[in-house]
Amino acid sequence: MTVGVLALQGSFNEHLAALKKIGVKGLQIRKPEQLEHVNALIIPGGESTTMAKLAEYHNLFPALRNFIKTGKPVWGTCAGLIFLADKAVGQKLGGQELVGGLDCTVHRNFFGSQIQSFEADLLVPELAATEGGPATFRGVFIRAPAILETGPDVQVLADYAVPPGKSVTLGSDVESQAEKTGREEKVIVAVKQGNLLATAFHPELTTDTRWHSFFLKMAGGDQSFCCGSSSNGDDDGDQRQARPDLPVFQ
Ligand SMILES: NC(=O)CC[C@H](N)C(=O)O
Repeated sequence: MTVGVLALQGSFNEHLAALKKIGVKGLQIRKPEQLEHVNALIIPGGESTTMAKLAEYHNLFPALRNFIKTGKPVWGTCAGLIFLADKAVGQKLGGQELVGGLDCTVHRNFFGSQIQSFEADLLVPELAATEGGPATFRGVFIRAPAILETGPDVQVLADYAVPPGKSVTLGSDVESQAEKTGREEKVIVAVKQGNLLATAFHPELTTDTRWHSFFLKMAGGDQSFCCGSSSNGDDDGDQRQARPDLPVFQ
């Protein structure tokens, strides 16, 4: 079992460290042909416009779409979720290319700017039922997106209360439903649709590896599939020293 991690930009090293921690081989993906060597793919968080420009430059979009079509599991975290969405709002002028496949509308910076980043405990019943452990997961939200609408085949795995002053009404910044009705509104922050998994937050920045092991199960693997340490995926095959585990939030 080898899990590819798109390594153009963003938190790919942190995902590789999380995979290593659970004994799974990770491979950095920068070129279309490298996708042929992996059983599953993680698209990390970062900055989706920049990542899209780099993906376009490396001609990765057709290969990424084909990879999804083969039915192999793909997990997008944060900017990776934006990549996987069929539709994104709140994009920079001119928009950006999306890989698509996930039947949802995502708001690119729903929770605000970098300084509005936050952490919160999320209720994760399906994750806890599959992976055990606590009923909550510490969500690290960094200039995070949120899912505003989903199609019928999308399973919601976690949601989160809309912060005051924000609206989930598409294209509207006026009074939110919550303000009108007094009822708490929620946005979706983790979903699964067939072979696609997406989270608006960053599990790779925590010590809790349950989302990684959940994703591995989607790929038909578990920790017994262990096959050594992460590879840097460089073409020259150079065997650099394994990176030490990166610091993560405790
Ligand atoms: N932490 C993240 O991946 C942030 C994603 C960011 N909102 C974007 O548009 O790319």
